[in-house]
Amino acid sequence: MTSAESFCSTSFDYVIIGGGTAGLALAARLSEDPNIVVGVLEAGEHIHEMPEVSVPGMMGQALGNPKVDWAFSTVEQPAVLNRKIFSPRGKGVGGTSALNFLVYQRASEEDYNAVEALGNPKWNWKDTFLKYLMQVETYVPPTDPEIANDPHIGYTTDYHGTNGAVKASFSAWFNDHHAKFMDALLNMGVPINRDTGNGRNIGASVGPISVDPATMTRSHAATAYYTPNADRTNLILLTGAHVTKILLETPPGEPVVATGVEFSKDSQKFTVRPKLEIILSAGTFQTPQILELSGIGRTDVLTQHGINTILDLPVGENLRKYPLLSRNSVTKSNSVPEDHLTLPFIHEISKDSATFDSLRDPAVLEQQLTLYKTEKKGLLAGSITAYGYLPSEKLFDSEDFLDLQKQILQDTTLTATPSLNKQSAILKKWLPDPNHAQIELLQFPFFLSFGPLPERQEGKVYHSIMIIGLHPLSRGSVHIKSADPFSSPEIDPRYFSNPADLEYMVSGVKFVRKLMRTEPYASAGCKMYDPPEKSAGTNEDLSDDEIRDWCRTRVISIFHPIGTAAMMPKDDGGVVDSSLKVYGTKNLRVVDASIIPMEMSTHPQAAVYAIAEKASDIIKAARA
Ligand SMILES: Cc1cc2nc3c(=O)[nH]c(=O)nc-3n(C[C@H](O)[C@H](O)[C@H](O)COP(=O)(O)OP(=O)(O)OC[C@H]3O[C@@H](n4cnc5c(N)ncnc54)[C@H](O)[C@@H]3O)c2cc1C
Repeated sequence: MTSAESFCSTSFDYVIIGGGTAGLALAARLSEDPNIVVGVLEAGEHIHEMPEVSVPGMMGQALGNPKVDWAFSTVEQPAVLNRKIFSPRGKGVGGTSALNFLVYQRASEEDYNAVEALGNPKWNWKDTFLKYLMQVETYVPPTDPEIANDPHIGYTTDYHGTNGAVKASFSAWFNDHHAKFMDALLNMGVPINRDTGNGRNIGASVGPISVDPATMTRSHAATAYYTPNADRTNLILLTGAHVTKILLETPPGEPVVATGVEFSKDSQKFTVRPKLEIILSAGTFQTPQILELSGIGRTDVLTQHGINTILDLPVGENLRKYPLLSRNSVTKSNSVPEDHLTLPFIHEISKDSATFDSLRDPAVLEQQLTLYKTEKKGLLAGSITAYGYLPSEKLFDSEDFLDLQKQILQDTTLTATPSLNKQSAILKKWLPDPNHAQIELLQFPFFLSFGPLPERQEGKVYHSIMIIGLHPLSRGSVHIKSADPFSSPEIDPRYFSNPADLEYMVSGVKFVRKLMRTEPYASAGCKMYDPPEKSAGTNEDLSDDEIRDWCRTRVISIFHPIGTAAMMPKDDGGVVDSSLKVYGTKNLRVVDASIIPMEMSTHPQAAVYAIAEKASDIIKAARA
């Protein structure tokens, strides 16, 4: 830790903006060379002791807490009844890795290969992602015989790392409905996949979590990459430092040079000027904000806020938000912000089932705290355990699927720009693929208590099955809404603006209904709570139109926004090239989730770490 004055007088080689998931991984790797000096500017603070962050069973409880969450919200979303949707983002050392739900999974090989197919040589499963995903992790299989012998869990050493910074292990507590969920999926013809780490993310699986099994606490960017290296004299982190702008110079006929970073700490303005590069790792919402504040973005957006355009690039935006663009702008406006959607399907379950909600009872909490502290076991050492990754064939009957496929194939908005065209070619190939998941189910052993939900009734016990749309076709935008660097960005994901996204969610709801009627779930006495039965006590389902209405009322984000500074060829609307450098600049890169050009079929944190590890090799090679 240091003062702002001393930070600014340090002769840095690199300054990284954002001490989050990617930023700290990159900082740790770059500072391995003692001759290289790395500075990190983080707007939030270093929170050392916060059980809501470190204790697995308390995950989600820090959401909305301004100490660790920017707690953004979207603008009104027209296709979902004009609702504004909560969009949390981690604030502080560790960023969103300190706030997330700990799911530590990998997508399918094809998802990673799609990054290369979109114009990024070598960014594929074999050459990049598998290598760096292994490099990031220390994978620890369960040792507790009861868990280790669970027929649903397995792993292949060939695909997992043993020496990485992030610990990937297994929940120490499995809820009463875990096995029912897995076996009901199996009985519905969804095969068990004992390890999704091998590039096959389909079927029913038990996923690892980002938890250090030695302490049974969250393993995140701060604990994995920063704390172990905090004594390096060449790695300097300044917290409470809100970056307001990157200073750019424009030598005639040459690429733009990033010469400094302006930031505010304790209401005072400072500037730091590194020797080599500036790297933006402020995340999917704030990386585009800082680029735009610095004069990199769409001219019409910047002009609206009185900012001079230095580089006209499609930062944080999407064609369909601006239907009246000139032809010239249309060809540039292909960047692809998008997000995974989710619906919590809540059931009332038997009163004697233990769920995370049991911790609301002070007596249970005290007993579980003792168990956690003394044996690292029990509810507080537990997490989400069970997943189902479903392809279209499990979600639709063949006639309905053909209709939907036809609708998607004929949708000209999906081919309106070069990047959308390339993306939709890939997405259309995956639609009928029995080995490619379109919907993820995730069993949450508690009443998922954010979003517009009905009252949780005291004395009743619930579990939630999250239905997640993995390959949304809707595209949105993130822009500054003011030239004030302290105002929140305008987030407009345009959820359900493509009607096919709604149809996939409806298919997910209907699938979960069938799942609950399949053994062994069927005999567990679970009652539909939300969505409700058609009329109380009938066990009769809502009609498709009623489910559509319910989806519009309930849909929220599962918080995986990407693509606001997409890595793609410039002519396709990319913001960074495949070395993560911002087009037209000499020494400005982006390293975070915003560069991922298309949503992958899983939760993104492992991929974000892998991107940061690869970025450090790219940056080291550029110096050599
Ligand atoms: C509630 C929630 C649950 C999630 N659950 C999972 C999960 O279970 N599994 C999974 O794989 N993924 C999950 N994710 C997503 C995943 O955690 C993120 O995609 C990933 O951590 C993003 O990393 P990043 O490096 O892009 O950004 P971040 O980790 O958010 O880092 C950005 C950093 O930049 C800082 N910053 C921003 N603006 C400024 C500024 N102006 N000046 C200085 N610093 C700034 C921020 O404070 C932050 O520390 C979840 C996300 C959320 C919000």
